[in-house]
Amino acid sequence: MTTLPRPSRPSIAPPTGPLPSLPVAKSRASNVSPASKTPGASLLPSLATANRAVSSSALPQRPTPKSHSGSASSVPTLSADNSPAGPLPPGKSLRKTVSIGAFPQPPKHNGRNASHPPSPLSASATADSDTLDQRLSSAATLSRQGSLRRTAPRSSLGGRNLLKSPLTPPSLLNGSGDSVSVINTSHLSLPSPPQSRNSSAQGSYATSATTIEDVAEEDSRGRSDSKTTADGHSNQKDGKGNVIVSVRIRPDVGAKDSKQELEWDVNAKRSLIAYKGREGGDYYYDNVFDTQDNNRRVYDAAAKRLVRRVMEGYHGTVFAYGMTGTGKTFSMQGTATNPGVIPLAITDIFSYIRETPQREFLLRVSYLEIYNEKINDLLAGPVQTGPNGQSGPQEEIKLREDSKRGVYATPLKEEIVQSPTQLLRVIARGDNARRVAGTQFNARSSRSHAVVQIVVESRERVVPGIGSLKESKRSAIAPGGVRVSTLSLIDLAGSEKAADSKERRTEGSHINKSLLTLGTVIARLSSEKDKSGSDKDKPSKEGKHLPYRDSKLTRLLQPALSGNSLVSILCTIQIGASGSVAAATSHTGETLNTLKFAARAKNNIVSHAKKADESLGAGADVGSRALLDRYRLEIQELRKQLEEQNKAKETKGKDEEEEKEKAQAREEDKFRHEEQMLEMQLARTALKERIEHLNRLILSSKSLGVNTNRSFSAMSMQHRGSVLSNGGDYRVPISARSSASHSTLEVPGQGMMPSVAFNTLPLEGSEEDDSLGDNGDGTASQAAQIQSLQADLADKTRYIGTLEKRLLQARRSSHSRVSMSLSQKLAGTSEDGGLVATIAEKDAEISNLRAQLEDKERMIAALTSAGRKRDNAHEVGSEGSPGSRRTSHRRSEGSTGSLKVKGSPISPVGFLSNPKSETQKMADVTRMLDEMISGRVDNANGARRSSLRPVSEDR
Ligand SMILES: Nc1ncnc2c1ncn2[C@@H]1O[C@H](COP(=O)(O)OP(=O)(O)OP(=O)(O)O)[C@@H](O)[C@H]1O
Repeated sequence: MTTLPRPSRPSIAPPTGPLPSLPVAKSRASNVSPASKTPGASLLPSLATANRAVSSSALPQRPTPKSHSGSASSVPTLSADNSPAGPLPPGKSLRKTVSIGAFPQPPKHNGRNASHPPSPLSASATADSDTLDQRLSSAATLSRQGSLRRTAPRSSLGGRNLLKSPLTPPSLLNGSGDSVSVINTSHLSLPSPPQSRNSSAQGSYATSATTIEDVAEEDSRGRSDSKTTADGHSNQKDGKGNVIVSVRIRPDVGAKDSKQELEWDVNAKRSLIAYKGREGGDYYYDNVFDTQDNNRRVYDAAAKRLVRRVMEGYHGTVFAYGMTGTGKTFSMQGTATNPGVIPLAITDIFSYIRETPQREFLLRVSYLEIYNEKINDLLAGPVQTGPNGQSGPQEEIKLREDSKRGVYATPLKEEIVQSPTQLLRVIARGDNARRVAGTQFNARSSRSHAVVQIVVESRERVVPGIGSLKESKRSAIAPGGVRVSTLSLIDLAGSEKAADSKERRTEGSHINKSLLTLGTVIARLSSEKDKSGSDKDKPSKEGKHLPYRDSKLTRLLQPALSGNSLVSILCTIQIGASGSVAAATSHTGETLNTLKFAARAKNNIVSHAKKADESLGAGADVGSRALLDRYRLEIQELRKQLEEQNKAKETKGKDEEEEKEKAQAREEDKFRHEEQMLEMQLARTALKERIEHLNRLILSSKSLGVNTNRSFSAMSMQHRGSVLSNGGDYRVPISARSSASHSTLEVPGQGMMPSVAFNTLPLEGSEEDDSLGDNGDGTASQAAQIQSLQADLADKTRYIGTLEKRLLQARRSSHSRVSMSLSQKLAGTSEDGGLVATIAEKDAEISNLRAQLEDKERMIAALTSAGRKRDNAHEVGSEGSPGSRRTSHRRSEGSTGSLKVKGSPISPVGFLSNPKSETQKMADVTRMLDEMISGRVDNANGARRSSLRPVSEDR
């Protein structure tokens, strides 16, 4: 067994386009005009080429007649009275066929698939527009009132009555069922030609989908032979409506006016095919489509309702059966301009989903072929086995049987699809993988049986967002469960008599064998009925007496043939055959076989199809059946995870926000802390300086000898030197250490202090200064010493005041910013506790110093007072002494000379030298000191102090 080459089939438009083309029927040589065909251009023998039928598009067309229906006047029409079937019989009206594409595109449905890219199929799918609805509503109303009856059929199969079977179930495919949505889509059938209203021998198959044109056509044709009741529904007393058998006749230009053509009589309106030759007879079916019927017409009449039923929960099987080259693939796949049953079914499936918002759906699709009795997965693609990526054989696909699911192939790739475009692409992919080859009768003959299976899962929609997640999760499973139904669309390989090559013969033998088995099974279905008496309408469940297992095809079709599925069989034939008489005879024989097969199928197959249960695990393939549930649960789980993630994100965001705020607060705290530290540092510095200064002051006070009895001269000299060294810069003349402190804590305006101090100083001693002046030995006069001391005092007082102010400021600032707790904390810590203690200590020291300063001031006052008294005494003495000037001079000299005295050159005794005796002088000084010590300060002292205070206070 060799693998067939896979010629490139006319492929479907690339998936990237917004308008994917419909699956294109196999491109055949016959699609071009016969004139263009040359034997060399094809692998086919010339005879085959000559025998090829041309497509409908290649058929000569006669001028378009005027439409009968006013409502359809704007619709393009195509006449067909040049049908190969010959001239129109009396009463047969002109048939109009309407291209769906000729209608204005209605607005898109607002349903779930509104976002899907437009599809060529959407013309029909979206034909439910208002415009179309309005245009058709009146006609639809009329159609429901119309009476479409047909004459009682005649049996042509050996007297077997094909019509009645009282025990057969009521039809689900002829409008007697509980369909709710088909009526709603009646407008979709606008293009249906008159023959679309059809009736079979077993009962009419008049749907609302066909009624619009039915009325018009009925009027024009004057048909009244339908068994359809006045309410528009067919009489169901024969109960065969679950199985629809239709016959489609392929146009064949070459056979026009041939003898074979004349032997046949096709009456589409009566769904009758009559053969007048040998073994002749009349064959009635549910539908007979003549050569002018397009695929839309075929779909509407033969498959539309079944597809809708599948969406409601029934299993449905549509298959095309017929001799090779008669139009099975053409009918199932169609072309871009004439889409077949498969694309139209896909459109309808999604239309139904749009129209059923109360349910949610999940669609899975698989595509297999049975080639030489082997099952291939057409969606699996080549299997890579070798290290270099060589493709190897697929895993063997076997048929398994399950009590509830029936017979199924496994393992088989299933693809979940969400849009018509996606579904069409998947099927197109399978088409491309299917085996085709040129045969005597078909340049691109299907060499395998191809089975598209669309599994429809549906369940009641759960409204999300109501109740808690847990509740909704529970409710997603609880009510009703998932309903699973399957639509099988099967394009069988064509039966053939002979083949040129061994390969074709091998294929042909397998094809023929499986088709033969199919015929046998169907024939035995009838035998079963006959044998089982009262149970005769019940097909064998075990398959014991039926050779289902003789071929994979029959095994796969077993559930449908045994009654679990709604069935629609489309048999294709070609009447007449140009060529040799033998070929024509052979052809006629094949056609008759097909017609007999169709008649048996219609008569024998009984469907007890029931709506699938809405329950979880209703089938063995629990995993698959629960797919919708599993997805819903997964979605809920993902939603939950998303919510949790969102919550976590929110929490994290909050945390981050808080952290940010905290960081900001920390930053502020840090800044505040730094500020506080700075202030503390400032306070500390001020404190240190104050301490240092106080230390200096203490030292200075000590140097005054008030407390320590040290001589004034040292202090005097120090200050004098300082003043002099400043050279007119009246900054506080203190030690380098103090100066350093001053550089830090310079007091504004202090430069004026000395001058103020000097200005405020009493000038009484100026003359004395002159007289006493510097002695040339560095010893200052008493007045100069007093002045120096006053300046020093003022300077220090000012400095202390400044320090105090600064300290106070620093304290206030510190107190205002640092909380009590911080203060406590500071007090609690050893370091800061020490600081506070130091401050307290220094405060005490300041008080001490104040007291000392006061003492100092008192001392100065005492000295001043003593000086005055001395001056007075001197003045009294000099008035009676003519050598006072001289004395003064001498005194000066003496003073100078006193510096040479060892022991105490800076003793106040030196300052108080006067013409008195040394003993008297000493007595005066002693008295003055006593007064000073005892605190007996005279009034002048108070005046002096008052003269000093403003200076110091002003600073
Ligand atoms: N009703 C029709 N109108 C116009 N052309 C048709 C019709 N039916 C079939 N054809 C043309 O006839 C040729 C053969 O049709 P198709 O391939 O569908 O036959 P088939 O039954 O599938 O054959 P096989 O069994 O060998 O695969 C195609 O070129 C197709 O376009």
